[in-house]
Amino acid sequence: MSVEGHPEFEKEQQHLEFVKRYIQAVIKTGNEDEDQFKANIKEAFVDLDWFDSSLSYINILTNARLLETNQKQLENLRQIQAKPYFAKVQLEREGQNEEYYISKTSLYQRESQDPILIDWRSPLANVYYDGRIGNVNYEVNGEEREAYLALKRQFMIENGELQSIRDIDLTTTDELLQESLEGSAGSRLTEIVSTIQEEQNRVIRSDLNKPIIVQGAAGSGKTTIALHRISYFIYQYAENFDPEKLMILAPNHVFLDYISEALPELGVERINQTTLTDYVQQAIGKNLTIIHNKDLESLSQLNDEETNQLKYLSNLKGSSFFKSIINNFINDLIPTFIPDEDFKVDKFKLYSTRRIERLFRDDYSYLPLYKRMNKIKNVIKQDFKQKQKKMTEKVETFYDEKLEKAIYSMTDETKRKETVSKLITRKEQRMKELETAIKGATQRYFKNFPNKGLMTYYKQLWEDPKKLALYSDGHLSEEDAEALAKHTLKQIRKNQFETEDLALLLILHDKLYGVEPDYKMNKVIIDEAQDYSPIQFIALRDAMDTQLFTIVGDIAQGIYGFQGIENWDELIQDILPKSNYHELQKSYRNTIEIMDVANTVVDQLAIDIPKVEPVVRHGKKPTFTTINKANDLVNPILQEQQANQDQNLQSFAVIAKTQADCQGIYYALSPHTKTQLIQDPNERMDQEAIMIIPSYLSKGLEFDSVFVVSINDEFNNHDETDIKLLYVSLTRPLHRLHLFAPKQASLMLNNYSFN
Ligand SMILES: Nc1ncnc2c1ncn2[C@@H]1O[C@H](COP(=O)(O)OP(=O)(O)OP(=O)(O)O)[C@@H](O)[C@H]1O
Repeated sequence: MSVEGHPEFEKEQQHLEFVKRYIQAVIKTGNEDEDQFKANIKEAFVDLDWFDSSLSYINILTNARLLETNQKQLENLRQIQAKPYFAKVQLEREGQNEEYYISKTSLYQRESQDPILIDWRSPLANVYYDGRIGNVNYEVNGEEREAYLALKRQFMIENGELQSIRDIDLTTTDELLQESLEGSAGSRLTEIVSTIQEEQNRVIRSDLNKPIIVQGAAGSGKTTIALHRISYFIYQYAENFDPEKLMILAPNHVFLDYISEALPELGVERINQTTLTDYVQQAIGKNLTIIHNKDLESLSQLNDEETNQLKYLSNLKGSSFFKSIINNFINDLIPTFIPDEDFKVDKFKLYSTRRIERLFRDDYSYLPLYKRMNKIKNVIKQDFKQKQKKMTEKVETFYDEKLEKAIYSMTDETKRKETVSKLITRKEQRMKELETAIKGATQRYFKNFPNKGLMTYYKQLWEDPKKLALYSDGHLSEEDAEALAKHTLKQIRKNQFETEDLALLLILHDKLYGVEPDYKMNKVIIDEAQDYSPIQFIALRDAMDTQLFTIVGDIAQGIYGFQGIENWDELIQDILPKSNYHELQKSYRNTIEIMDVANTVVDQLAIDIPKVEPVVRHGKKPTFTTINKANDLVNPILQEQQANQDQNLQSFAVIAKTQADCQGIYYALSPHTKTQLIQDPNERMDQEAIMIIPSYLSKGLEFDSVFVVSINDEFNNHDETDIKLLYVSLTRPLHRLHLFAPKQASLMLNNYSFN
């Protein structure tokens, strides 16, 4: 029921006034407290007695901590002042009625500690997202409770004023969701805490101690809920978790830019946000030249046979059996870490190679090769330090005993003198020899250990294709190994690397030198995960030393199919076997009309992908216009721009297949209006310009209005990549989709009726 005539509107209005006043009062006291904490700290500094200062230190620390907590709470309350809460639940339990108002933060009555607002991430708030009217279970302080959920109510509050109330029961649709989806996209992702849907809530709250894999249709909220899951995680583990140990991996910087705004809104700050390419380069401590020889631009320069060969090799190089290849390669390297000679100083044998080998293969086998070697070097150094004194003593004693014997047992004085003098000279000589032998002994011996860089080993891995095939335990034929090795070595010699090399370099680095703790994460979120190869998942899992991955993606949008994964099976069964798997089928982004066009295209894929169900939201029917050149687009674009402005729609993008196609459109359009050609995935989006963006870079983004353009029939190869690219492009708009091409068939919509 909405606001008109709602019997409880006035009551709710009064409650809102009460909450607003309470928040104001808390902010006022909080400000005073803040001044007090600051004054206390200042005072404690004055009292700081440099000799016995423990009390003042404790004072400073306590007040600093109180200040921080207080500031955080004040910040949260200031943020919600205009919209203190968005929903309430009413529970009947043991004859009592309990009401809870759900907000983005929590607030308790100072004296009674009764909740005034409960945080959306609290266990109790789960009832709102998950529970239907009727009996529900929920948790309070770890204790399971049962109650009757009598009411779920949504509030629209604008600038602190109650606009409307909706009670949700089994029959009403979620009007708040409808309204929220009708809004404009802006150019950034936002939080959706008031309209999280049941299937999404299950993903957000799925066991935090297990990996999770989410297959979700375009627009099903994968990115959004991955961010909400981080927020939920941070709320649950606020006390014991360092956000810097959390990492989001996104496909490029355009995408990172796009999600960055939602993070502070969700109370998520200071977490690492990067791309796989950047992460690997940092973790291995190398700046690499990465070539994108399999992006559309580059593939279009090749003939079919070359393209197929490149794709075939890329697929091989991304396979999980490369883990065994590297393991076997590493095992073969071990003998190079065992010196040929024992560690001898002067005439003393201090460390045998056998002992070193035992340390290497057994005692320190848990460490990367170079860490093992350094550990052994340290053991030898320490041991040697202790033995030096003994060695000197031994030589000294030996000569002293001889001298003593000569002095006391030789009767002939001349002979005695001669012998004693000889012995003294000999002793001095030996002592000097020993001293020289000791000096730099370890350094000399350590020269027997290897000292090579990652790239030398990486090259070595590819230099013997026969061994490569052998290392693969039957997964790689000699012929394929040969082709792969030839291809890779050619790049390495030019000092160039493909994205496929990244995972292998990371694994190799980890096994040789170990990934430094700064680059190990506790929790990792991967978006657009369909474009990762199995070996990339393995490399990240092992390098970061965690299984706690949140992996979201859509196989139907896997535009690098030959390099990414074809389905989630291997990931679920072998790579992260403890994971929970979820599917999201509903699309919240597109209208029914837009989804209908996109589904017509995705249906042409040979693989079986369930149809995307749009949330019931109608909009304008997409249009199709015949064009033959980029200039034909100018007028329609300018008209659309005006229409968007009139209707307060903010973001507008023109999507064509490749960069070259986009360039043509850009040249035609830029004299007439502000446009931005996105060429580089790391470019920042200008929020006021019309985006002209190649299809593969539009992945993950959304715009209010989209033109999908084909000028030269580019999408019309009907192969898997084209279908997916077109599907990605068609699913970007929230409200409006307009298609432009020489003919409908150019966009694989031969029989689609646009009337
Ligand atoms: N429960 C919800 N309430 C309101 N808006 C929602 C909800 N779920 C998703 N949305 C909106 O739907 C749009 C699509 O969400 P998002 O970009 O997270 O989807 P996605 O699955 O990552 O899409 P893609 O696969 O195309 O990248 C966003 O505008 C998001 O705010």
